[in-house]
Amino acid sequence: MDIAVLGAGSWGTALSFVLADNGHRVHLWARRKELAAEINGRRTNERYLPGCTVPESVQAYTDLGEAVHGVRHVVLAVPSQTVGEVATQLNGQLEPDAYVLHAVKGIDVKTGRRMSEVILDACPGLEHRRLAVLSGPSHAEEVARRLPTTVVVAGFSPQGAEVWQSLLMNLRFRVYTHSDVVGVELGGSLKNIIAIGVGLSDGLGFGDNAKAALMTRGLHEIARLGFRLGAVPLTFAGLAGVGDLIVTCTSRHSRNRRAGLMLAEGRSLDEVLQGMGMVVEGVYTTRAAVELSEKAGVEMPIAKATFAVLFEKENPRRAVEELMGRTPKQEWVADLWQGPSDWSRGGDF
Ligand SMILES: NC(=O)C1=CN([C@@H]2O[C@H](COP(=O)(O)OP(=O)(O)OC[C@H]3O[C@@H](n4cnc5c(N)ncnc54)[C@H](O)[C@@H]3O)[C@@H](O)[C@H]2O)C=CC1
Ligand SMILES: O=C(CO)COP(=O)(O)O
Repeated sequence: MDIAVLGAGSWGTALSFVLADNGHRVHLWARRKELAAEINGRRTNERYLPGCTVPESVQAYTDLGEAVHGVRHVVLAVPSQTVGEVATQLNGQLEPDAYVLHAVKGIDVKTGRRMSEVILDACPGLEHRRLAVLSGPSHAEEVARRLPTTVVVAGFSPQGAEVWQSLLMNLRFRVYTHSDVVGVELGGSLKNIIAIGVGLSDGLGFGDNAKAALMTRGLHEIARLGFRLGAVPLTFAGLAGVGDLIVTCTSRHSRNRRAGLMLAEGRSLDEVLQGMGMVVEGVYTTRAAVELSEKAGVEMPIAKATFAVLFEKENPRRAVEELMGRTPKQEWVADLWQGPSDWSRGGDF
């Protein structure tokens, strides 16, 4: 089968390896001519996946229309803030019966929309049931080395998810389907904020107790905002929630965690972003999440502290003191002293 992958960065390239291993011909769209030439000529992508060989059945294109022409399965793997622009280019070029999978972990900063909302708005001809999202603990560097990885694909219809399960799944890449598009999109996006916080904490030498606290309380605030925005809370106990949170907060491959480490060394945000040379989604998502949480009336203390460090020159040590000095709380909404719990209370805890 011919499958188009839009985005020849780390993730688009690694996903094209999975598809190629499964016997598909991949049309990998790269924005830059030099990168397409490197992929087609030397069969490498040194900037994004150094040391890897691109399979022969992956062909790079620079013209998006050519990449998707006659193709019924399209994967979108570009940074979140460029999805609107790429989906707008895709609109009109997409085959009418095409299935689209996005593998993007972010929220549109200008509008607060999730990526499926951005894509559906830009491509009015694309039916909901033909769109799905892939997420879960999956660093490109490890997928490219064919190390065992599990992900979820959430669709608006069973077929919208199952079609991708059968195209992507192999003995190194296990795909579970899911029906909670909102939860899977939010889990994959919001964990990046916590990973920046963990990087800061590790960089300041705060230790393993602090890391566990950030991850656990971070998951708590992700689930509370997610629930308020329509997600199923248990989704956050799965691969797209705690699974991805664990890998992003602990892996040396995580760019979000590394960004936190670099900030803790006293580097400016601009320096960090330039030095990384790859997208650090959590920086944009922190801004989007703080705005969404304020609108929704959901308290997100870790996201707010991360926001203050990223954008308001807050000293990270002071941010931690503020988190530790918050008024005393109960851990969970379920207040067995008061009777049955009410998740929808949101509020402050
Ligand atoms: N790298 C990873 O391990 C994983 C990444 N993701 C997600 O995949 C998405 C893409 O990330 P990566 O591939 O890692 O980023 P990357 O920084 O490695 O590559 C981004 C690619 O997008 C291209 N690009 C930048 N601006 C563009 C524009 N305006 N139009 C078209 N292309 C543009 C760049 O040239 C580059 O090829 C992100 O949302 C990320 O969170 C998800 C799972 C794993
Ligand atoms: O989402 C990821 C792994 O699942 C990638 O995380 P980073 O963007 O922090 O590298």
